[in-house]
Amino acid sequence: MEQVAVLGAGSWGTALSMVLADNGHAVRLWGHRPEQIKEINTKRTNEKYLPGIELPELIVGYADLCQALENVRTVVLAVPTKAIREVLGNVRQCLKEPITIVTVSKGIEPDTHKRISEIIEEEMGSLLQDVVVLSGPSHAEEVSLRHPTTVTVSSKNMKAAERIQDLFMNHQYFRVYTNPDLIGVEIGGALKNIIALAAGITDGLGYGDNAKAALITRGLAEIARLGSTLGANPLTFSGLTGIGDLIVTCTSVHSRNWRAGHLLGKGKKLDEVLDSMGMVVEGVRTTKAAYQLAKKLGVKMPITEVLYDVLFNEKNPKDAVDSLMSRVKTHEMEDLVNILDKSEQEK
Ligand SMILES: NC(=O)C1=CN([C@@H]2O[C@H](COP(=O)(O)OP(=O)(O)OC[C@H]3O[C@@H](n4cnc5c(N)ncnc54)[C@H](O)[C@@H]3O)[C@@H](O)[C@H]2O)C=CC1
Ligand SMILES: O=C(CO)COP(=O)(O)O
Repeated sequence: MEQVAVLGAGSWGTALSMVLADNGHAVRLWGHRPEQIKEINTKRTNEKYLPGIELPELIVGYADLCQALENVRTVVLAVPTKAIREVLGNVRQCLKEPITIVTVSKGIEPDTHKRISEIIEEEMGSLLQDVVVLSGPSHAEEVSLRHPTTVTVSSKNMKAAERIQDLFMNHQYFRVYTNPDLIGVEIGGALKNIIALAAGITDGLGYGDNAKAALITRGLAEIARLGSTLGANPLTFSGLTGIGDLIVTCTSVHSRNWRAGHLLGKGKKLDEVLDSMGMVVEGVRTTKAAYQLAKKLGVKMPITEVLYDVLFNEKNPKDAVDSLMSRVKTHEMEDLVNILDKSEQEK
């Protein structure tokens, strides 16, 4: 059994700590709010993020980052993407030996357009052994209830990915697959949040399942278009970290991105929405990053483009849907034909 540090005591860090503890690992759960760590250690709860859930004894809360990292070789990073560089800057100060980082956050950095594994490599340098991405359709609320869940791990070093697969695999409720397509796994997990915001908006506007099915399907097409341009294997988008995560995030009431979109569709302003959530809504920053990246690479992403206008240019959500519907006619399989043509040419 291993000593594992989990950095970030929000919903996902806490739920994944429970999986590790159920697998017999000793977990040091670090959080930057001392009162929350006190609650974890004294009441065995993390009421704000996972109400009503009792935490296993093998989870110990740490308010001191260096103490949490002492003699640990595997670190799960579960903070919002916005906080990753700051947290890793502090992690570096605590380490003497390289560590393996398992990243479970979903996003792309605006302006640099970096995936999380790239940010981690940049920040950690020689203090990084391996970086492994864990992603897939997995709401913390359901994992903490030990409901059946499947995820995928990926890394440049598949031996490291397999070690992390074994660390998290729980044959009762948490099934972990591997996939060597690191770019596809990260891009699918990040971009689905954009489409989930849009799905929340159409629900908020009172549109029904037809609109949502359209968003999921055409959303997947634009995710695959950007992803394959960045070097992902298009097949990854038909897996857990592609369509799987897209379905769960666009249809679940647990999704923060869907809930934020729903409030926008009901007419609330973005600032009010984000203030009322109390948890991270990754899709907002990722929309900015994907919008910039699509423009730079000349990739068509119509849903991302109108969502960008809703979020950052005060476009009315109803007008955004109208502008998607009134686009010029096109061939549904245009993307697939282009992707297949490209892979034929590469042979
Ligand atoms: N909640 C979920 O079901 C899932 C979340 N994720 C991803 O996991 C990541 C974390 O999400 P959640 O746990 O849901 O967010 P959350 O909002 O529930 O918790 C975030 C935690 O990070 C902490 N934090 C924020 N800024 C920090 C900083 N500068 N230094 C240290 N800690 C800081 C907060 O205090 C909070 O404890 C996100 O990228 C999300 O997309 C991925 C899969 C499932
Ligand atoms: O990534 C997730 C589920 O797989 C969580 O999505 P939300 O951040 O929208 O809650």
